[in-house]
Amino acid sequence: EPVKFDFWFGLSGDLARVVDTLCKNFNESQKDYEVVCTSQGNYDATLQNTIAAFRAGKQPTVVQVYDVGTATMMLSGAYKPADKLMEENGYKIDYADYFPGIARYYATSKGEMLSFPFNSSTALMYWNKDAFAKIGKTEAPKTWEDVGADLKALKDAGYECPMAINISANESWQLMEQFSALHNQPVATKNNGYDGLDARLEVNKTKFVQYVTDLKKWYDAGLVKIKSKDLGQDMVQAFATGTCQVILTSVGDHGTVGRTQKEGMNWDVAELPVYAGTERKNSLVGGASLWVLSGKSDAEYKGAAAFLNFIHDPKTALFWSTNTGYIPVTKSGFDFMKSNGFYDKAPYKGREVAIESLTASEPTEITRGVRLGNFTQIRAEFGTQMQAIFANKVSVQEGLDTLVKNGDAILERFQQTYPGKTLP
Ligand SMILES: O=P(O)(O)OC[C@H](O)CO
Repeated sequence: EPVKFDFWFGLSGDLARVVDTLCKNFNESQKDYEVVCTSQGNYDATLQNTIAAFRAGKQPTVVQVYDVGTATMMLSGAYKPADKLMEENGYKIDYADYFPGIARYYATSKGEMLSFPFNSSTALMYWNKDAFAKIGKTEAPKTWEDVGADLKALKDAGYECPMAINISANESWQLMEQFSALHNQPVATKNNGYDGLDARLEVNKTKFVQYVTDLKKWYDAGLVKIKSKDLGQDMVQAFATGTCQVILTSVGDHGTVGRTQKEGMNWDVAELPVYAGTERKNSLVGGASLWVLSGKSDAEYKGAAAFLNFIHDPKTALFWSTNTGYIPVTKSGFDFMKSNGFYDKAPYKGREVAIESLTASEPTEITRGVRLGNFTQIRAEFGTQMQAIFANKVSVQEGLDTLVKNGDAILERFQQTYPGKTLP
C-alpha cells in the first residue's frame, strides 16, 4: 500500500486539470507514495482553508501558497522548512539552479528556502492581432498613452470591448502590484514590507493614482469593460473567444488561451505597457510556491520530499510549462526546454517575453516583491474600493485613500499578532 498524502492547490478550471495530470504522473512514476491533489478553488481560499484545517489538525502535507501569502506563512511557523525536509530525506538540491529573482522571493533574508518555487509567472498584455490589424497596427502598444489611442481606434472600428479589466480582489496583482513595480513605485513603505512589519500602504500617492484615473476615464468612454470573476465573468475567456481585444493577465493563462481560443484567431503577448518617459524596471515574479506543513508523519514527509524532488526535475518543468505557460523556475529546466526547441515553436514563442519582462532590470528594493502580512485581506479591500470607484460611488482619490486607510488597519492588526517579531 502506498503512503497517501494530501496536496491542496489554488488553481482551478483548465489549469487544475494540468495539476491533476502532474499528480497522476508522479503517482505513476513510483510505487511508494500516492499524492491526493485537491483544488481549493483559488489562491485565497487555499490559504484560508489551510489555516482553518491547521487549527483542526487536518492540514494537508503540501500546500500551494501564492506569492503574497509568503509573509503570512513565514510568520505562522506552521511549516517544515522545505530545504531541511529535502536534506533529512537524502535529496541534494542545487539551490543555485533556481533563477535568483524567483528564489529570492521565497527565501528568507539569509537565503534559506522555506518553500519551493512551483508555478512562477509574471503579468503580460494579451492582444488580438486581427483586431489591431484592422486599425493598421502590427505591434502591441508599449506605453499607456498609446494604449489609450489604440483602444479609441478599436472602438471606432466597431469593437465593443477594446480592453477588459478584472477588478476582483485578486486582480490587484496585475493592476496595482505589477504596475507599481514596472514604474519603480512602492506599494508600501519599508521597501514593500521587506524591512519591517510596520510597513504601510502608499498607493494613494504614487503613479498608480494616474493609472486608475486613466482606466476609469477609458471605462467611462466605453473603451474598457469590466470582466470580473466575482461577477461571474471570465476575462481570459472574453479574450480567447475574441469578445475583448486586450487583457492583462498572467503568462500562466497562455496555455489556456491557446487551448480554448476561437479557431484561427491571431493573438500574442507583450510586456505590460508603461507610461511614456518611464525607465522600465523588472516585473514581479508571480504565481506560488509549495509549502510543507508541520505536524505530519515521517512517512508523509518522505512522500512530500519525493514529490518536491519530482517537481524539481527538468522533465517536469517541460511538462508543466508547456501545458500552462508558467515559466521554468530553474536554469536547468529552462535550458532543457530550450534544448527541446520550446521557445522557437509557435505558439510558445511569445512566452519568452515573460522572461524578458522579469529580467528587464536588476531588481530594486521595490521590484523584488511585496511582502506584507494578511495580503489576502488587503486584496479584498482593493476589490471593494475599485468597484466603488468604477460604480461612481467615490472618486479615484477617495477610493484609494480608503484602500490605504483600511489596508493599514489590516497591516497593523498583523503586526500586533506578532509582537516584537520580524520577518526571517
Ligand atoms: O495567476 P498566477 O498564478 O500567475 O498568480 C498571480 C499572482 O501572483 C497571484 O498572487
